Amino acid sequence: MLFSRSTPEQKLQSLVSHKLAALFELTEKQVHPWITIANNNVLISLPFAVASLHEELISAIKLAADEQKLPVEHVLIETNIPASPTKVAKVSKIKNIIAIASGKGGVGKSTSSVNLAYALMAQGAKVGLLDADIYGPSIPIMLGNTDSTPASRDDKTIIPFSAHGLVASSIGYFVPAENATVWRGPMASKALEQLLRETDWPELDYLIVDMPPGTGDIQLTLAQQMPVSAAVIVTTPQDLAVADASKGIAMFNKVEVPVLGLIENMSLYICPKCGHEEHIFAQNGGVELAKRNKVPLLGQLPLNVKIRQYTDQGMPLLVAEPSDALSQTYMQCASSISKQLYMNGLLDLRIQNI
Ligand SMILES: Nc1ncnc2c1ncn2[C@@H]1O[C@H](COP(=O)(O)OP(=O)(O)OP(=O)(O)O)[C@@H](O)[C@H]1O
Repeated sequence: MLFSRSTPEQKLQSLVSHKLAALFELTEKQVHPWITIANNNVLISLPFAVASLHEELISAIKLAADEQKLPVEHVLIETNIPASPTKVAKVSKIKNIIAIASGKGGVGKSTSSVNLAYALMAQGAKVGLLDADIYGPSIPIMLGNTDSTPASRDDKTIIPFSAHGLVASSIGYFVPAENATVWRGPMASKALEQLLRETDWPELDYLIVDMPPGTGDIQLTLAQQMPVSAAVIVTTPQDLAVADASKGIAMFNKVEVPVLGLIENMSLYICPKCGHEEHIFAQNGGVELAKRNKVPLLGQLPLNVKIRQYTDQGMPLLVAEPSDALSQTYMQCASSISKQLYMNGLLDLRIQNI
C-alpha cells in the first residue's frame, strides 16, 4: 500500500536500487547513495570501475522502467572511485595504491601489472603504473618506452612518461640493475619513496605498483612504507610458485595490507592448431591456494603467445586487441579488483561500527 502511494520518482529510485543491488550483490540501502534522480533523468555514480557493464545496466533500467510505465529520459553512469584508508600518509592525487606481487620470479607479475593497468583504464578508472621491481625493471620495455629518462619541469618533481594513455614511472631510473642485488630494504624503499612522492602524477584512482619478486626484507619494507591500499598476488599453478605466493599472502597479512585476490597466470596452454589443453605448470595450484587462504581467485590467464609477443613489442594486448578474449579476461580481473577494494572498505566500516 505504501508503495502505491510513492511518487514516480520514488518508484524509479526503488527500481534502480533493486537493479544495482541485484547486479552487485549488495543491499538496496548500500547502493541508495549512488543514485540521483531529477527531471526523469537517472544519474548513477559507481564507486568501482565496471564500464563494460554500463550499457547492459542502462538497458536493463530503461526496460524495467518502461514495463512499469515510469518516465525516464536519460540514464547516465559515472565512475567515482573513493580513496581507501592507509596506515601510511597518502601520496597527493593518488586515491589508491595497489601492489601487484608474487613470491616467485618470472610468473608474469609485470605482464599482469601492465595489462591490468590498461584494463582498469578501459573499465573507466584513472590509472598510473609504477615499476618498483628493482631486480628487473621491465615496465619501460613492456610499454615501448625504453629510451625514456626521468625529466623534470622544476628540478623537484619527475614527469611520468605516458604510454598509450597510461602514465608510468620506473625505479630503473634510480637503480642500476647491476647494483640491485646488493640493495637492502631501506635503500630500495628510500629510492621508491622518492620516486613515488616526487613524481608529478595526475589525479589517479589507482596506482598499480609492480613489486619486486620475493617476500624478503625489501618487499616487506616496501609493503610497510608505501601507502598501499591492497595487494594482488600473481602465481602460476606450479607448486614452487604457489608455495612462494603463499608466503606473499602471509607477508601482506603481517603488515595488514588486504589481499584482494589471486591471479593464476599460465594456467594452461591451448594448442592453437588442435585445441589440445596442456597443463604445463600443473593444474589448479592458484585455485587451491585461493581457497586455502579464503581470498578470491580474480582470474586465470592461459600461457598464450599473444600475451608475450605484445608485451615484448611494447604494445600490451589490451591496447593492441582490446576485444580479444584474453583482453576480456583481464577486464574481468580489473573490475573484480576494483569492486573487491570497494567491498573491503565496506567491511572496514562495518568492523569500525561494531
Ligand atoms: N600468460 C602468459 N602467456 C605467455 N607469456 C607470458 C604470460 N605471462 C607472462 N609471460 C611471459 O613470461 C615472461 C615473464 O613474465 P614477467 O616479466 O611478467 O614476469 P615477472 O613475474 O614480472 O618476472 P620478474 O620476476 O622478472 O619480475 C615474459 O617473457 C612474459 O612475456
